[in-house]
Amino acid sequence: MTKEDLIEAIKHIKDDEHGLPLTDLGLIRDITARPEHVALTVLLSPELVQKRDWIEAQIIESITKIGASNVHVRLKEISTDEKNDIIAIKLNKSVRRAPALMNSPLVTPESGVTFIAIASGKGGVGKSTVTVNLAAALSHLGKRVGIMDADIYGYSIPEMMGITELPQKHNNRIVPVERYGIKVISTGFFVQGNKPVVWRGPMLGKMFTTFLNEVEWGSLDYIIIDLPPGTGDIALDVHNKIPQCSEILVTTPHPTANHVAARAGEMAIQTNHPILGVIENMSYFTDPSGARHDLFGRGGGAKLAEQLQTELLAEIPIHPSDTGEHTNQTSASTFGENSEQWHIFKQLAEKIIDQNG
Ligand SMILES: Nc1ncnc2c1ncn2[C@@H]1O[C@H](COP(=O)(O)OP(=O)(O)OP(=O)(O)O)[C@@H](O)[C@H]1O
Repeated sequence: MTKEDLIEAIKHIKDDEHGLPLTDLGLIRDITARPEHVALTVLLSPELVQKRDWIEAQIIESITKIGASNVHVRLKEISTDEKNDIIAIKLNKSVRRAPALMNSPLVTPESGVTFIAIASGKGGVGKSTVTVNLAAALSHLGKRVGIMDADIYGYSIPEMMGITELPQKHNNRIVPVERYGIKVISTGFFVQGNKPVVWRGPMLGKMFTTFLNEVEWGSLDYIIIDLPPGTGDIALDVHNKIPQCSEILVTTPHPTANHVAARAGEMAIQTNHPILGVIENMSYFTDPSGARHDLFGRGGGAKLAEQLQTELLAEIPIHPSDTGEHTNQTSASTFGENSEQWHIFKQLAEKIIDQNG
């Protein structure tokens, strides 16, 4: 049974307002089609919430009819605004923006800013490392770059870039902290002390809107967004609020470690966001004799790229931390300028500039 079979089977379940299948409107996502297990998520706006039992029963019945025995339906409530944004993106219509966002010149096409979100399925695979080094490489090649650290659970960008100060306010606007010419805003700046944060949906949405509307970014060519791992609300928020944002997925070489990364990629596809490609991090380790060791397996990046029908952009080797050059003193990069890793990031930045200017 394929994903297409499942979509076909539930096509008759329509949204009353549009008269179109929920599948066509982007309201069904995270579809898993395995012989032993079928799962999917339905996004329910308030009027669909009233029909939740009917929708769930219809989906289970229709999928069971085509031969699945174990069907799991996840129901996720969304607001009417979120639903409208998702549908607008899916149907390729201009997105109706919440009034607050109309103030943000940053997200208009005229701003000239290219947005790239860095996503991963799970934490610790090197998402922040990719964010910082890609930003540093773009900046090194003469681009004006900003970083939005939206990783609410592991905001590590300030620490990675050696930033200890907080942003100042000027004319009631937040001025990003600048390091090596890169403008940085991080959730970490808005948290007191080092306490773990319990964020609720509205707080998260507010924070991201603040990043877009209340920060004085000035003129920029690129904004790199460090997303929290997984496919949570912030990722959806970024997809909805910045429709032109493209995505890079970071994964490790372990071939089975990336199904959540694949889901993150699926979300980008379903919301019509271009995926620039996959970066496989911690791909291998080269020992002093030049021999390559695949410490964490092999092929995960290529497999994910194939799954998402995109390109494997780069394989970043493991950097030995005892060379003393891990923290670069002359640029924001966390890798030394003679390192293989920094060379790969510069090549990647050149490629991105070729495509986007
Ligand atoms: N190629 C690499 N070589 C050596 N160390 C690396 C490499 N990539 C990442 N690391 C290290 O691995 C750790 C995790 O990386 P990083 O913080 O970038 O991951 P992350 O996916 O952003 O995690 P989180 O979501 O928890 O913030 C860091 O200590 C980082 O310095």
